[in-house]
Order: sequence, then structure tokens, then C-alpha cells
Amino acid sequence: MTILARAIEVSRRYGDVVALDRVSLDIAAGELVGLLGPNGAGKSTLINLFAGLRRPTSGVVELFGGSPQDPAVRRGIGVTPQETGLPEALRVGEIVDFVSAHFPDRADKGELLARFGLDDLVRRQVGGLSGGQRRRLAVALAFAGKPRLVFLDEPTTGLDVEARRSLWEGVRSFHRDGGTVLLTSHYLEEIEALAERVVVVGSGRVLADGTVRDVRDVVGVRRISFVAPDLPELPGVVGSERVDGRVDLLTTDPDRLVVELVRSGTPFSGLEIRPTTLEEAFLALTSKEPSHG
Ligand SMILES: Nc1ncnc2c1ncn2[C@@H]1O[C@H](COP(=O)(O)OP(=O)(O)OP(=O)(O)O)[C@@H](O)[C@H]1O
Repeated sequence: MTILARAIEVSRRYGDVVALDRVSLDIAAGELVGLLGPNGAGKSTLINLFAGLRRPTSGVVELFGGSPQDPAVRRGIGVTPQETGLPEALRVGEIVDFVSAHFPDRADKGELLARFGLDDLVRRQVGGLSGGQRRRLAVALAFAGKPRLVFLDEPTTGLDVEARRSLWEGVRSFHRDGGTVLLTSHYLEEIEALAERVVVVGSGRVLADGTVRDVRDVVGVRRISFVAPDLPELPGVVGSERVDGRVDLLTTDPDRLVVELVRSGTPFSGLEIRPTTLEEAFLALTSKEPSHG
């Protein structure tokens, strides 16, 4: 297994803020990794460290076995930051040419634009693009230099459903051809749709790292739902909700909760136990997060 990017016990501070706290992470060739975490978790900081745009306060970051500060090493990556300012007066085709010119190996312009659904816009000035088209162009540019590894920071922010799917298809086709991707997202459906591996970060730490299924299992949160008039104090409840007489409880130990519910003597009916969605698992993980420290 070839490791393309590696963080070893990496911390990054901004003054008093600890953006990353002893994070270790390997990205192997051919992986499509989703980095999931709430606002301020440290996702962009990690991408900036891998892309050589920032240096860690402590720890080591490696890219292709070298330093991300080395421009020759950096030529092997493509990056779409969260926000990009593209020159308004340039045409789409000119921007692709300009960015491609920085790389020894270049993607075919027509193919690149087609991959991201921009082939009809090659002569359009950037100033005349819609927000979604700009975002797709910014993402497409990350692939202009035939990178081995691409970092996409919230690539589909501001895109409608159709544009998002077309962008996903572009990322998938790069990955099918052997490309490696690390992307951040707040959209859980995006992580589930694209990534094989999910790394959950919260408050600068890696909280979970595995498949979508693993992450759910790590949390082990289940949803227990039933109809009951009143609810006694029950142990191990990490979240609860009542809608129209139906009670929904989130718990990491459904067996014990059901035993306690029966023991309490509370009349109930229509008992259901279901796995949680990734979003519920993720919220449970990050809300438990302070106890890690
Ligand atoms: N240049 C900076 N100066 C000061 N603090 C910063 C700077 N960049 C990031 N931070 C802080 O570091 C923490 C992590 O920020 P980061 O942008 O990496 O999080 P994120 O997970 O990408 O968040 P989001 O999902 O909102 O983009 C936050 O508390 C943020 O305010």
C-alpha cells in the first residue's frame, strides 16, 4: 500500500485556538476519503497542511514521502479550497490553459470540461458564469495538472442537486481511473455517496476512522421508538424526541434500555429498534466529544 499523504501527531495552533490536536492520518493511493466534521473542526486546516499552505505547529506532514513545502512535490496534487476567486474577465478555456501551464503533465481540456459538465462554456467569461458553474470550474481546475491526489474542501457548497450529482460523477470518474481524493463535506449524503472511508473530526481530533458502516458501529447508536403516554427516567439515553405520542430515544445500549423500559412498568406499544443514520451517529459522536479530553 503506497501512502500518498501522511500526518503524524500533527497539531496546529492559531494563537490560543488549537485547530488540530495530535492528528495522525494516512491516505493511501487509490482511496476516496471523506473528512466529516462540524464547523471549526479543523478540516480546512488539515487540507491546508497537506497542500503546503500552512505548516504544523508540531508533528510531521508528508506528501508523496516528501515535504508539502517543496514545489516539486506539490505539483502532484490538485486543490480546490473552500473559496476561490477566479479572474472575472478570463474565459473558462483561458483559465484552464493558465492553470494547466503550471504542470508538466496536463489533462485534456475538452475532457476535463466535459467531466464537470462545462464543455458548452469554454468561451464564456468567468464573470458570466452562475455560482454553481464557477464552483464546478474551481473543482475542475484541481484536476488540470493530472494530479495523483486531489483535496476538495466542501466541493459542492452552493450547488443544486443536479450540479452536485454532475460534480460527484466527475470525482468518481477520476477515482475510477486510479486517482486519490480527500474531500470535506457537511453533506452526509455526499460522504455516503462518494467515500469508502470516513474520517470524523471534532475539535481538532480524529473521532472515528473507518467505513461508513464502521463509523456507525463505533458509535453503536440505535433509535428506539414506541408509543407511550409518559416516559420514566431511563439509563443510557443520548437523545430523545416526542412526536404525536410516539417517543424516539437514541441509545448506545438498546438491549438494556428495553429491559429498563419493561421493568419500569410503563405501558408502551409499537416498539421499533433501528440503526441510526450517519448523521445521527455523527451528532452523537461529536456531542460526546468533550469527554475525550
Ligand atoms: N487563520 C486563522 N486564524 C485564526 N484561527 C483560525 C484560522 N484558521 C482557522 N482557525 C480556527 O481553527 C479552527 C479550525 O478551523 P478550520 O477552518 O480548519 O475548520 P473546518 O473544519 O474547516 O470548519 P468549516 O467546516 O467551518 O470550514 C476554528 O476554530 C477556526 O476558527
